[in-house]
Amino acid sequence: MDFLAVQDFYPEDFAWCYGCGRMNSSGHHFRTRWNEEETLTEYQPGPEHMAIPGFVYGGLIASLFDCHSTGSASLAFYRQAGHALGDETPVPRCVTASLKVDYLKPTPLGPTLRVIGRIAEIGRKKVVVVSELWAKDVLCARCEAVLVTAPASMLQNSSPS
Ligand SMILES: CCCCCCCCCC(=O)SCCNC(=O)CCNC(=O)[C@H](O)C(C)(C)COP(=O)(O)OP(=O)(O)OC[C@H]1O[C@@H](n2cnc3c(N)ncnc32)[C@H](O)[C@@H]1OP(=O)(O)O
Repeated sequence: MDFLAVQDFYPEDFAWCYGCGRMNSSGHHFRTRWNEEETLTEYQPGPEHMAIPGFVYGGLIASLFDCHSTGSASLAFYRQAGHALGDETPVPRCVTASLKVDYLKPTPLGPTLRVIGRIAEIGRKKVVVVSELWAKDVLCARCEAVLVTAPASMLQNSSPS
């Protein structure tokens, strides 16, 4: 791997997410990292991610924002606690409470998509992440997401087997 992503450090039992779980062979394997004070997820859609010929399916864009935002929240909690990826301390696990996506321009199918996030708010168990999705130099979508520390009920029976 050319960089460390937060999803590389989710415990194996929690790495099955369809969007970002490295254990899920059918999933997208989105990977999120710090880029100085912003977070970054890059993804290359394939032809199967089409909406209308030439354009990316909006559900994929929402999925990308979803996992980018949970990953960003985990990164934010971890950095706030004084940790960096690679430390032995497990990364915090967050789930999506709210995801609001604005589709601003048709997203061309072809370029690598770049999602750039800003930690707008960080509390005891809640993070608000505001993100933009860019295709080359076109701002195609924007998202505001509320992420909350994963509840105990979601941390039981976490392995698919
Ligand atoms: C373990 C996972 C690791 C892998 C990561 C991959 C994740 C990929 C992304 C996903 O798809 S996650 C799956 C979709 N999400 C869910 O299934 C979550 C279902 N909802 C819940 O379990 C609970 O509603 C939730 C944990 C989100 C909140 O319940 P809590 O009882 O912990 O919330 P609480 O009432 O204590 O509120 C905490 C804060 O969040 C805020 N909040 C809660 N729900 C909200 C909401 N819906 N919208 C906006 N804000 C919300 C709430 O206002 C409050 O803000 P403040 O701290 O500022 O007071």
